[in-house]
Amino acid sequence: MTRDAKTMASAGDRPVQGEIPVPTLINWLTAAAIPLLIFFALRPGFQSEWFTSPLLITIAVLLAFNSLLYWTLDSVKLLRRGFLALITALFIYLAVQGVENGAAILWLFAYPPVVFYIHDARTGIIACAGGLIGVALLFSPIGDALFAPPYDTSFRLMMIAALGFEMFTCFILDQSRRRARQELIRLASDFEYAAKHDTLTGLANRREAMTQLEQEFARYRRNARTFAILLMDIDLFKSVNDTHGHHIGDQLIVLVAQTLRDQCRKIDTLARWGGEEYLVVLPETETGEALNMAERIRKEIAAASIDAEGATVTATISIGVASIHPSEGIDGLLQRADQALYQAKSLGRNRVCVHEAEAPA
Ligand SMILES: Nc1nc2c(ncn2[C@@H]2O[C@H](COP(=O)(O)OP(=O)(O)OP(=O)(O)O)[C@@H](O)[C@H]2O)c(=O)[nH]1
Repeated sequence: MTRDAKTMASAGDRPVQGEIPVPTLINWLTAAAIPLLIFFALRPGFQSEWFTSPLLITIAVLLAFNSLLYWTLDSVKLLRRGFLALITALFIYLAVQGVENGAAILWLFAYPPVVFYIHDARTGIIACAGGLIGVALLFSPIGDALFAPPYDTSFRLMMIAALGFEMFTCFILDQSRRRARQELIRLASDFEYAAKHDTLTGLANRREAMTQLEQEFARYRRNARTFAILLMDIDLFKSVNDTHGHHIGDQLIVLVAQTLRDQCRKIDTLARWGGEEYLVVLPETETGEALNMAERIRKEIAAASIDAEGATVTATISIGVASIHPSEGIDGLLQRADQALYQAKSLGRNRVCVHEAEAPA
């Protein structure tokens, strides 16, 4: 899956700053609905039917239970479904009541925005279409037979048209909100990627490498699993630039990055540390293993080449290896890897050197 596809796939789950999270909205609406339902359930003269009060109280209790269940099980899906079922039941009841007293049907207008916000567009369309069909039925000859609504035909048509118009508007606004949200998440992801990666090679940049190194060090402090680093530098790179041009130098930098990708494990952090310098962080790796890996990388790079307008350009690298020691921090580790790299350069380049930490006296 490409990075874009991953971004789009996870877009629905990622919170966007400033947006009200669905569980929060549901819990707010629940907190607002419960006292209202209890108020109308207890208000003398409000109930036109004997079962209105018990029904409103039951819905209030179930709404509270739904939120409690969310706090216990932490399932947003369950919270959404429970809330949708309860408010749909409530609005259907209010609509039916509204046929006779004329006021409660207005509550139906609160339904579409809530449904579109808390659910995906498909559920929103199905719920709204169901609601619209229900209202149309109430105002049809079937509704006449069951409830004898007092309204004339123009009022009924106006009500259905107004509700349909509102649902359609909510759908359009919801679509626009979802598209804007996805675009925002895509942009944020692009910025995040650019802030952490090197443009030329796609490897982690120095800042990201430091972050990964700090995380690895924190893990080491927790579980004492040794990690190692490889600090490497392309040999005599200046002469490649001078002889073949900067663009061939760039291709060589990319070639080394690709070789690192091919040779390292998924858990390793590969970074462009500077111009023609690279840092590899090897989690859970002892010095011996790190040396083997460094030697493999060195050989692969020495065997690789690029074509520069007919001429074959090859390169070698020097690698400094160091693994973490209990008495040091990240700076100490980097310093030792740098010293090992310096030694590899001094001994003639195209080689791997290790700096073993001195045991405390
Ligand atoms: N093409 C290209 N060159 C770069 C880039 N970043 C740094 N360089 C060049 O890399 C060269 C590094 O050269 P030096 O540090 O002198 O080292 P070297 O020639 O590799 O020699 P040793 O390290 O001693 O083996 C400089 O000429 C920089 O201009 C880059 O992104 N692209």
